[in-house]
Amino acid sequence: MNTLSINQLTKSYAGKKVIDNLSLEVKGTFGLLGPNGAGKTTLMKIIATLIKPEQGTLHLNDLSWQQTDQVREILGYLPQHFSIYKSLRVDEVMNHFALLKGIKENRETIIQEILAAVNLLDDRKKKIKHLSGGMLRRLGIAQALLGDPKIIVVDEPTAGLDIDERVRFCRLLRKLGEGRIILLSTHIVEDIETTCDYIAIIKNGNVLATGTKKEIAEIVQGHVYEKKITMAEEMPIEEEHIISTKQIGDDYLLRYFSPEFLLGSTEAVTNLEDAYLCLTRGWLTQHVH
Ligand SMILES: Nc1ncnc2c1ncn2[C@@H]1O[C@H](COP(=O)(O)OP(=O)(O)OP(=O)(O)O)[C@@H](O)[C@H]1O
Repeated sequence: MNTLSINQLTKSYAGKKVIDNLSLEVKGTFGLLGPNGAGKTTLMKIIATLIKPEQGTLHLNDLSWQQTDQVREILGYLPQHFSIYKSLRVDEVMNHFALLKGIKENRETIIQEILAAVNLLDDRKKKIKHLSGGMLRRLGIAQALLGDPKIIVVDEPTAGLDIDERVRFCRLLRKLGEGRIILLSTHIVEDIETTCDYIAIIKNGNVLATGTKKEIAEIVQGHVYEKKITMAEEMPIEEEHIISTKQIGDDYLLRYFSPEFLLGSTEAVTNLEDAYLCLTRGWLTQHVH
């Protein structure tokens, strides 16, 4: 399996470390999960060779990120804000990006195949201004697929999409992840859960945890509990430690973080969202390597 090895990466803006000595092994369909300002976009821009780190190395097998031109040949990138001329048609946009990528032979066939893969073939004559948010995102992925890249980097691809489009887009990414690395960033836990096999939770430019969904969920096992309380009852725990509150008839089911068992509670089987909240809010500090 191809692995992108990131070692001791550091990047600062105005003297503040936005990426702080970060090391990570990226493989398969990989999700970067982190709150706003965690450094996800900066890390993705470094991987996409758009900005240079002050320190650290990146490698895919023998290929070092210092060989920028070679890296760009095997990389597709969908930036957070993908925008293009609104009056161009889908096929014209693809043709434009294909020329930029230096694709000369079989250009039309390649474009048709990619548009079919992202389910935009029937819409190829449509103008950009007539595409829905989901279609525009699929076109963004289509241009990233040109040149059959080994790595595709997608920054917050589901932001602003409705639920149906989000689900469809996540399914597409999963399909495209067969045989290549797909790195996607989001702060929507559910998108990562449905799309990715491997995950890293990042905050303040650091990796708080990395592993499979199951491995990450297990980090907080034994620290998450559920307790039913009536509406009249006072909160038995500090409100800031509540993960969720569900109303069941006249009662509430609290799901909460606690370092220890609270009388009348049940230990919950933990999930990725529990781990994300416990780690990013600093309730629990643990690294998985
Ligand atoms: N060009 C820049 N100049 C100065 N500061 C920057 C620049 N780019 C990013 N930052 C800062 O670096 C930090 C990390 O930003 P980054 O966009 O990488 O985070 P993020 O995890 O992608 O967040 P979001 O989900 O909000 O996009 C933030 O504090 C941001 O303000």
